[in-house]
Amino acid sequence: MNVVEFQNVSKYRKDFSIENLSLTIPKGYITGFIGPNGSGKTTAISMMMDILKFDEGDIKLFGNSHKDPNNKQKIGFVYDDLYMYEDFTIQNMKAFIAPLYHSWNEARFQEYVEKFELPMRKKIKKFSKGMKMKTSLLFALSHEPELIIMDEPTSGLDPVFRRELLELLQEKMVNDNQTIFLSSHITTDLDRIADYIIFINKGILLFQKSMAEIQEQFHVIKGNIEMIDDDTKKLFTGLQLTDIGFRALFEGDPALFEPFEDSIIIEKASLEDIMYFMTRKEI
Ligand SMILES: Nc1ncnc2c1ncn2[C@@H]1O[C@H](COP(=O)(O)OP(=O)(O)OP(=O)(O)O)[C@@H](O)[C@H]1O
Repeated sequence: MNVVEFQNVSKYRKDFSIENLSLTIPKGYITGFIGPNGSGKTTAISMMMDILKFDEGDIKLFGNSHKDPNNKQKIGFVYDDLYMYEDFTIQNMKAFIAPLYHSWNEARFQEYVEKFELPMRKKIKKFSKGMKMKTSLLFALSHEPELIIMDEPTSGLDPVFRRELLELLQEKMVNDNQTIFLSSHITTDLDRIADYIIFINKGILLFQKSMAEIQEQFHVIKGNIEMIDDDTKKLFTGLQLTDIGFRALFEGDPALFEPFEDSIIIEKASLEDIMYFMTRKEI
């Protein structure tokens, strides 16, 4: 079952468009959303959250219109920009936010305040970026949402809390069948926890695949530069030449390269490799 479905969604702006975007977020999994700066991730999330209008297509949340007012109850949205609440403390924010949610879980709220070591009575404007992210996460988790949407959640966090957060998310997925959608530039985080990846570039979907498919289908091939000619170039999705050799992304069955196995190295591609080769300019 899908919690979110985009069907041919287009949004036209003067100098940037999302075109014919179709994607799904499956229930009970962690889906990572990747793409270079300015590729349209935040725009897509804003359309999903009904903060931004689109021109064509359709978005469904929980099988209903994305405009259904009940959706807000079921979504925990995590972002580091708590500018609306700068003069508030966590205590004030709770008084304001908790009554908005039918499923507010006070015990869980207290548990996360302690776990994240957040001060209840300090003004949000005096928080560090990481503390703001933790605060956003605290409120999102405390109303027990069906879907957690996170825009760049790990970017401002120190490595220790980043890893703890990833573990927490994975735990919630495994134990509570939680659906999590997160955009991130830290692709190693997604290599570690994502079940599915949605990859966009310049407002267009490049692919939506499971991590198992990605690991099976994408490889980095390294070898001597003499192997590269007009015919071999066509085999690769992306190619990087240096003075002594080449690195290339290959999509398909790597058995094709078995005859050359003495002169090349074949490695599984990381998400960073895939992003690098699929979005860099042609050489
Ligand atoms: N309010 C706006 N009005 C006009 N253009 C905008 C607006 N917000 C964003 N854009 C443009 O839309 C494009 C996509 O931006 P978006 O923030 O969705 O990308 P992103 O993939 O989230 O990028 P990043 O990884 O850098 O956060 C960019 O070219 C940006 O300049």
